[in-house]
Amino acid sequence: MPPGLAATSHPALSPADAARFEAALFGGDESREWAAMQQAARAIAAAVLRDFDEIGPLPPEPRILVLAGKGHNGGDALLAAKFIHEKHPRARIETCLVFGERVLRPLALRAWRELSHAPPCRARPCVAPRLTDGENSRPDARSGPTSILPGPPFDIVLDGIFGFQFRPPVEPRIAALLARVNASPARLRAAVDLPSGLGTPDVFLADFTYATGIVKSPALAEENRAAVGRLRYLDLGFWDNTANPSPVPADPPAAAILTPAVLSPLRVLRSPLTDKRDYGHLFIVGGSRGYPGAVIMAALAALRSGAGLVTVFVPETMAAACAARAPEAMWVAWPETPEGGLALEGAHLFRERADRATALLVGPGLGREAETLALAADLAKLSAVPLVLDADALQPAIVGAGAASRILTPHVGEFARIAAALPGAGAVTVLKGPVTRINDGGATTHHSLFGGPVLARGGSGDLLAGLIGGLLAQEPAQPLLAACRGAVWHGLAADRLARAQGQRAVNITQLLDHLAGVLREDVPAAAAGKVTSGK
Ligand SMILES: NC(=O)C1=CN([C@@H]2O[C@H](COP(=O)(O)OP(=O)(O)OC[C@H]3O[C@@H](n4cnc5c(N)ncnc54)[C@H](O)[C@@H]3O)[C@@H](O)[C@H]2O)[C@@H](O)CC1
Ligand SMILES: Nc1ncnc2c1ncn2[C@@H]1O[C@H](COP(=O)(O)OP(=O)(O)O)[C@@H](O)[C@H]1O
Repeated sequence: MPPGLAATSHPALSPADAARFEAALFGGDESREWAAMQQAARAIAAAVLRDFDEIGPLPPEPRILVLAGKGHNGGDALLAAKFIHEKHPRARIETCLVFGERVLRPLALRAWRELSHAPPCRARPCVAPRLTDGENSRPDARSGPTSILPGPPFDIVLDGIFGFQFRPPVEPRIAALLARVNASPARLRAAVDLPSGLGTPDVFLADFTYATGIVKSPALAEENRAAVGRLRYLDLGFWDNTANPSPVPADPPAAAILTPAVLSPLRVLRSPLTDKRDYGHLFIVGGSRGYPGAVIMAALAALRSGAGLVTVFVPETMAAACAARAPEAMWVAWPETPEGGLALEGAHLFRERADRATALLVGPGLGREAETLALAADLAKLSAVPLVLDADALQPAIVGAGAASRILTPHVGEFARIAAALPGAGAVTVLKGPVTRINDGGATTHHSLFGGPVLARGGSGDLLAGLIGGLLAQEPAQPLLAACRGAVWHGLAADRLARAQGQRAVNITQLLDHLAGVLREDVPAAAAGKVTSGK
């Protein structure tokens, strides 16, 4: 693993390893645990309010439901509600202490007192409603607008019933409550650490899950995706304090979570003595009459990546329009097939210039004509510089061609197409989806949790490919790092776009205008005050 990645991606742990880790970290010291609970709760409150921006502003008197169990998960949720209340003093907070107040563990009780006594907080408790006959069955999740409590829909529901110490099953009374909450209208459903009841049918259905301190591996499992919603990792500094104990196995983790710090080297001042040739030269090959836009989007993203030079080879009838759209790139007009794809006869245009490239991206909008795909395979075979293969270039005969190192950027459908050819490709694979998984054949898969459904539109993959290509051109020897940085940068820019514009009424190229902002905002430091072992 490149050193830049080891420090900026944090292991995901099984619940048992996470419990051991936290026990060693806090050493049973309640004051340290309380400090960590406060830190986690502040981070949750800030993250929930930030994510709510994707919907719009909170109303003046937001209605918030907190579901709290007996333990730390409940304490985190109660304190998070208190911190939300500090920002929104007119919030109406309804608290459901699902097991009642008497059984709250010491820190959860302390959190409940802080919330309920916070002036002028209107937190009022309720216990999980008693079941009446016939309610013991599980209603279909989100099947109808049954409200758990009377009144208008909740703006925020915070689920803190069970955390990573949860052992199934969910008792029927809580299952019925969860089913009712799932079926009640709410604008943003937030699970603290893990959705309550995860792994059972009686699970809280979250829009966002906020993993505090450590991402627990069940949150990453494919089968839990619908309940987890969007997973946010709240880095509380557990991993960046060298004084912390390391009770976790020394082996490389199977899953690591990328943090925004992976972008830190992109924020440094550049040497005043440099010129454009010091920042890499990306060649892009793509475009067809059928898909003229994709290659333009890839080029636009590459131009924002910091690359010194970008040259794009496109079908000749497209070149002038492309140059008008992005004059910063050099557009080379390539002979076309009758159908408007890149023809084999243009290969000399590439060969004549090949020694100037530091990386090559092939695929966006390429189309799937046999001649064009044969050309793409030739280019992959010829290339002396690292490749990014995207979109239509993700074909078995292309991904394994040649010896240059390579990054493949498939979505699930493309992955299925090339899966059989992968073992021989020796590639970094960027498997795109709601969570993007990056692996270079090594033991660790890096996960980018950034981005969201604002990306679920044509063109977002083309932007990612251009960004990764531009980063690779600047550091050709580090394909894994380029892939991880590209995915994180793209995802963080998407999150900024969604917060600024919402998820719907956007063009995906607006993401480009948020790339600079990502690099210019503070790295969300492992937040206010680090949790230390005190050793
Ligand atoms: N404005 C443009 O010019 C755009 C051009 N595009 C180009 O369109 C061409 C075709 O790309 P497509 O990805 O649409 O190819 P396909 O739609 O042919 O996808 C290949 C396979 O993957 C499945 N699939 C598609 N999207 C998926 C997803 N997000 N997750 C899981 N499975 C998925 C499909 O059902 C199909 O089986 C490429 O050249 C691409 O660059 C797209 O990037 C969209 C925007
Ligand atoms: N629901 C989602 N949540 C997060 N990211 C998403 C979601 N849907 C799509 N994406 C991201 O958007 C990009 C889509 O790429 P791709 O499927 O190749 O689209 P296209 O080829 O149309 O540009 C990927 O980076 C993927 O991870």
